[in-house]
Amino acid sequence: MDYISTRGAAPALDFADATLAGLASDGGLYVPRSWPRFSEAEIAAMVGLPYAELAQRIMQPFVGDCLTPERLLALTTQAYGRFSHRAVTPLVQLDAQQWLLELFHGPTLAFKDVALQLLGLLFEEFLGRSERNLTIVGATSGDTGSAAIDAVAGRSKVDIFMLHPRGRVSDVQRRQMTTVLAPNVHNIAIEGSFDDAQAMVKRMFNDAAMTDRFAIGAVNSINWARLMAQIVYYFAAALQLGAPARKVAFSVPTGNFGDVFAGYVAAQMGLPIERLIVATNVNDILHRALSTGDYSQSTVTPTTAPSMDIQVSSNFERLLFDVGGRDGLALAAQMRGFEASKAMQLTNAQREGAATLFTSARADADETLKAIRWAWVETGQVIDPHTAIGLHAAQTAGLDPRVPVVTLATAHPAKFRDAVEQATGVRPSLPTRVGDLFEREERLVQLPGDYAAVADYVALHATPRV
Ligand SMILES: Cc1ncc(COP(=O)(O)O)c(C=O)c1O
Ligand SMILES: N[C@@H](CCOP(=O)(O)O)C(=O)O
Repeated sequence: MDYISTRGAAPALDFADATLAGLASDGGLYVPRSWPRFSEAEIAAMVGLPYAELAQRIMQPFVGDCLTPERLLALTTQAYGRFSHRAVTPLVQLDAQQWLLELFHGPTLAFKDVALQLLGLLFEEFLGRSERNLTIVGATSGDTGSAAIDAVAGRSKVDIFMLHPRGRVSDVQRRQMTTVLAPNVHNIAIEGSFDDAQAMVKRMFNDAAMTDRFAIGAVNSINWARLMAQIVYYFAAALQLGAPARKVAFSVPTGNFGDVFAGYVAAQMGLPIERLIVATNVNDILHRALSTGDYSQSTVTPTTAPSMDIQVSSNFERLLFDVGGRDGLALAAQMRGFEASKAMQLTNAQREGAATLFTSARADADETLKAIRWAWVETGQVIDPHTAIGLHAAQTAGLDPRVPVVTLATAHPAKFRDAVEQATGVRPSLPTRVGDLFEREERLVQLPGDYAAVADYVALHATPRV
């Protein structure tokens, strides 16, 4: 399998090089040249597999000969061995139609661990084959940061620089990052929003002064390997609910469009998915784009679901590429227009292509609190605000009542204790694996929301490329 850029002008790479490259050199995102597809019989044969084996089976076509099946299985076994639930991503039934897919049983209590525990091992595997090292530069609205740091802290050939918007992540999220004191971990709080941080990261990939000196790498979902690992849990959930004989719908709390794009890929691979519901908070650029075709950026409003306070959604580009006819040069022009004017109109092909599988919905602050309260009062489940936005969308999507709807429970409620307490009166306690978080020492630097300041800091502290 080789990987091509959504903007059509970067060299095609194999899986290992695409994983280490992160973003393509033309500013685009890597996607597989074609979607591998499983037959109905092949999907039926996956029923009942342990998670690590299922993961190997789903990911092998993307990995190609960069890893043997035995080696990939060894890595998935190691990655998912750190999860605190035997099922890795267990399903919980809420009522006759609604289910939760709990994705927060990894070391940092959010769905990011599912991909990042594996990505840390993939970096080590591929870097170990040469003298190369990697300078990871990432942006986080709270969860990617801690999951990535946990995955690479202390690894010898990797430095990580993680930018988060100062004051816009929860206390638990911040401390999960800043209390990791390994020498290769650098936390940077910047003035501004997640979008500002993400724009700086992308700019660094295209800054020759930086890329000449440092091998810049990505842990955000611009890195294809992140999305690849997230495809697996769509299969895991649907197989338990009757796939391939029965269709399943998913409601996905969405910000950077990575998680829900993984669901789209699962559908391209043959998984029978009825609908993918894109659930946003009031930072609703994706809801507007999918419902009206207007993809225009507005200022970010802080909410109780801070990880989804995003208005420029990286992976939407992958969808536009795929449903718009895979014309990289045309998409590059469209994206340049968006970058210049902060607005673009989807083409008819893009709108119609997206509408075949995607529905969207938005939840405001009240609707989010109500969904948390509903889950608690009606089902006894304590859910976090991001999950609640997905649940609100699932309950209001008007789907056929015979189709099971799975809401992705993307974070543990203890990460957002204030909002959960406000809705339910219950203050979730921190799981024991992070229990002493508030006693640990923090280390971070604060920088202005200024690219030059961040680039200077990275240049001063990173290890030059070998
Ligand atoms: C808890 C949580 N839910 C949902 C999302 C949105 O996921 P995505 O950015 O893949 O759309 C994020 C951040 O990405 C998150 O941290
Ligand atoms: N919600 C994310 C934002 C970054 O998204 P990513 O999936 O592209 O890494 C976060 O928690 O940091």
